[in-house]
Amino acid sequence: MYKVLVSDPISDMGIQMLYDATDVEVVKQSGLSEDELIAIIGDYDALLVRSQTKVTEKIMSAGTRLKVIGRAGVGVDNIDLEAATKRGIIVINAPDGNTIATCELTFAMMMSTARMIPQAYKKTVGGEWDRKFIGVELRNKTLGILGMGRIGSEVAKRAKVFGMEVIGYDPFLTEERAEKIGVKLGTVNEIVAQADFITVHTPLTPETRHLISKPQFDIMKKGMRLINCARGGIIDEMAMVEAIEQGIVAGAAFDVFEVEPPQQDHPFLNNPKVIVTPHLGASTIEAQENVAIDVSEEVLHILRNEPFKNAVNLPPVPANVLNILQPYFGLGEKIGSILGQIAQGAVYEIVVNYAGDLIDVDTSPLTRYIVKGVFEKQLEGLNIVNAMHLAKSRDVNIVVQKSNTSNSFTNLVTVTVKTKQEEKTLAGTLLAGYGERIVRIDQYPVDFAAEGNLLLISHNDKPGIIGRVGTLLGTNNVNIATMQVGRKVIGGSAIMVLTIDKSAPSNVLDELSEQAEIVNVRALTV
Ligand SMILES: NC(=O)C1=CN([C@@H]2O[C@H](COP(=O)(O)OP(=O)(O)OC[C@H]3O[C@@H](n4cnc5c(N)ncnc54)[C@H](O)[C@@H]3O)[C@@H](O)[C@H]2O)C=CC1
Ligand SMILES: O=C(O)C(=O)COP(=O)(O)O
Repeated sequence: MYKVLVSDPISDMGIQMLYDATDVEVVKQSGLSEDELIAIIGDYDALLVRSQTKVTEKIMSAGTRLKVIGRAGVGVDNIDLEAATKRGIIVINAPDGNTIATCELTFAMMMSTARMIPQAYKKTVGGEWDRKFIGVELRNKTLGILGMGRIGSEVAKRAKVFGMEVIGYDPFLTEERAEKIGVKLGTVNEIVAQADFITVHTPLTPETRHLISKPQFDIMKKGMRLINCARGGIIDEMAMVEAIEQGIVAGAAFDVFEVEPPQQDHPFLNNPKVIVTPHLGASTIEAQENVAIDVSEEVLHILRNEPFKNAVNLPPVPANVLNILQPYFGLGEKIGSILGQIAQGAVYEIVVNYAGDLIDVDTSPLTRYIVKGVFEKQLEGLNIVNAMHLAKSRDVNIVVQKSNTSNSFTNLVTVTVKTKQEEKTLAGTLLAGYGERIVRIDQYPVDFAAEGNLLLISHNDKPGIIGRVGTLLGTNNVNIATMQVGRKVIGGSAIMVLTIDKSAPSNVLDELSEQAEIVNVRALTV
């Protein structure tokens, strides 16, 4: 039974599939302190959070069963990603579910600051009939958008409909895409100097921290308005207070703060030019359901060892590349696993060679599966998130090559594992109609599906050996399911690959090894 802890308020409707899963137990407990979480996290396989829970390294160290942290939302700045990666904890988020909610809040904030709706409301409900709130129109104004990802692009679309001129900056925004969504490209400073409204939609990173600070306020148009529904800290709060005092900023709307919740004496809270909300960007019924559904689906896949989409602490794989690579993940892992079990000594280098169909795509996701396979029987807690990290931290050199020759296979994955004692090589392919096949062990051509208990027997190609092996296993009640012999030349060295129904006891392996003409016997499970 997998145990899932939900430590922030997450839509019940959205996580219904977790409640429904017969192999999952869900516990909801919001508002826990770090120490309280540390005390209980050791019982859980998955942790679901929004932005309140700060998932620190200490919490992860105590979470000895933790496989996955699911963020029901976009920003993962409340999760120590490096610590998660080191421990092989997969971090996933739900990047698409709250785009519209946050975009619409941004628009509401832009209109509210243009028309001073919260200020007028406050006076009206306080008994005053003050009609001096003279606002500005959005039409014919210039909107500057910093960060043109999902939310920024949606804001741009709506701004166009309102008759605004939109200029945007995003290091990944191409001219073609900008043109398609009707946005002019500009640098941060060009945008800052021209815009009547500026809205930020980047993550908070070392590069975006104080993206708008004193030097930018100094070149702004007087009377401009500023919106932050992304992350506190992208706009320098103290520099903005000064810019308001200088009449540069006529109004600002903030949903997020450098420290949340802000202290009662935070200068924004009593400033009539600044309107604030308590981090409500994603707070719509629809968005909360969407993100909770997305994250629950992924958490279930991960707990059940099924393929999942992109994890935050793994490089993203474009869908077209994933379509090509995914069928090879199992094969790659098996090749790695066999090599990891048969190679004697500490592995210092893994050489992966891709040939055929695989040479045109970025194969690094597949390499991760191979590396994971090599070490999976040796390193506890290893998974595809930390496989490369653990290999590199043990000074294992990983060499990836691509070649045009695939020995007439449509695709071929060849892996060599090197230790101080020996080098072992395995090649595998996906054969239409047959699936995963191992087609070479060292220099010997073979053809078998790597599954279950295997025996690899190196021997000299002499009459009678196969019979002796069969008899020895039979008398010890070890049933042979399949058998393959690979050799280069008649009478030379050869390899026998047997699939057996149960693992062979060690005395049987010893007896096999002692047979004349048998060089060595290696037993493994895949
Ligand atoms: N207020 C709230 O409740 C919510 C806030 N957010 C926040 O909104 C932000 C944007 O979310 P999405 O649009 O979904 O993310 P996204 O990943 O689709 O877009 C972010 C964009 O920022 C760009 N970017 C990164 N560094 C930049 C830089 N130095 N200058 C300009 N652009 C840069 C990226 O290239 C990317 O296109 C995130 O920080 C997210 O956490 C998201 C949802 C709700
Ligand atoms: O998705 C995001 O990045 C958000 O900031 C939303 O945060 P929340 O889930 O509402 O605490």
